[in-house]
Amino acid sequence: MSQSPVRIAVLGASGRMGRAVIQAAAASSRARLGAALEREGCPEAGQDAGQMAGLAANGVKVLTQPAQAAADFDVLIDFTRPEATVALLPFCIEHGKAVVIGTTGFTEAQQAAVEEAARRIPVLKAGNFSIGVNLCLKLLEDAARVLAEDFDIEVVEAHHRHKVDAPSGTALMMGEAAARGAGRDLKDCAVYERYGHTGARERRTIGFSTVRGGDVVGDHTVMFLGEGERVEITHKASSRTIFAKGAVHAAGWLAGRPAGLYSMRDALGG
Ligand SMILES: NC(=O)C1=CN([C@@H]2O[C@H](COP(=O)(O)OP(=O)(O)OC[C@H]3O[C@@H](n4cnc5c(N)ncnc54)[C@H](O)[C@@H]3O)[C@@H](O)[C@H]2O)C=CC1
Ligand SMILES: O=C(O)C1=N[C@H](C(=O)O)C[C@H](O)C1
Repeated sequence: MSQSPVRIAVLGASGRMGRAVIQAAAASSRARLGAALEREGCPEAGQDAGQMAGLAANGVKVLTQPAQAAADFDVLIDFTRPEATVALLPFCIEHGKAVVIGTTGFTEAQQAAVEEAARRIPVLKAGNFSIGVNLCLKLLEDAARVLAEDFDIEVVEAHHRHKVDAPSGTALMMGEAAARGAGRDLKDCAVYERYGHTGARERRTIGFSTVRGGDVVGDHTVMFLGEGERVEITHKASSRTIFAKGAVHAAGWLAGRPAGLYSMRDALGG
């Protein structure tokens, strides 16, 4: 909507995704880094954000007090932890900031706080900003519509050893897409754990399996398992740049929109 580059702040600036967002903003003509925010006690506080992200100095200091940056950005991009996201929403409401949320692992209460904030400010929340994953979500809904009656649905994901939430936000979105296509509600049919004498698989469930280790950026496969055949839809990320570029695109799209809760599908044009 806005023609001049959108001014972004990144919350979680020194994290894996925060640094990738700083790099993506530097490479984009449609965005510019206005602020870099971190938690109190962060060792990178006070550093130049460009240098911290392995680029030339950009004059933006890593700050731990959002109020110090209130005049420097229009859209906040958040890659932190759900409690940090929720804690910053009142500030964003007070100062009329739009928010792009990439953080995953929200409880129902934390998700409700996001939805409440979206009544006052524009919020775009996505468990994955890559074009490939968002295409997979469409394919999954279609595949489930055709296959779900006769095929069992299982979601398998793998991530690096540092990831703290499971299943991944992407796996949950994929499960929701498959459930939608199958005409089910994921809340009623998800199976997140199996151990011991589980009994035979219940037909209409959607199962989730999690692998954690090494430096895996993010692999997701949804299996449709039938009698005599199996369909798999897989996405493998090999670089965080895809997420960061998507988040920066989402920020440009969100700037100037009315209050509401938006998805990456909205920002990608359906
Ligand atoms: N939606 C998407 O496309 C993607 C989402 N993610 C999600 O993004 C989140 C972050 O992932 P990573 O960057 O790998 O984690 P990370 O652990 O490398 O970085 C998190 C950063 O948040 C900071 N932080 C924590 N509490 C804070 C607070 N109260 N205020 C400000 N900063 C705070 C930490 O100091 C750290 O620098 C995770 O939830 C992950 O699942 C990750 C990749 C892509
Ligand atoms: O923590 C990560 O790294 C990732 N998190 C997101 C998720 O939970 O789905 C997206 C991506 O898979 C990487």
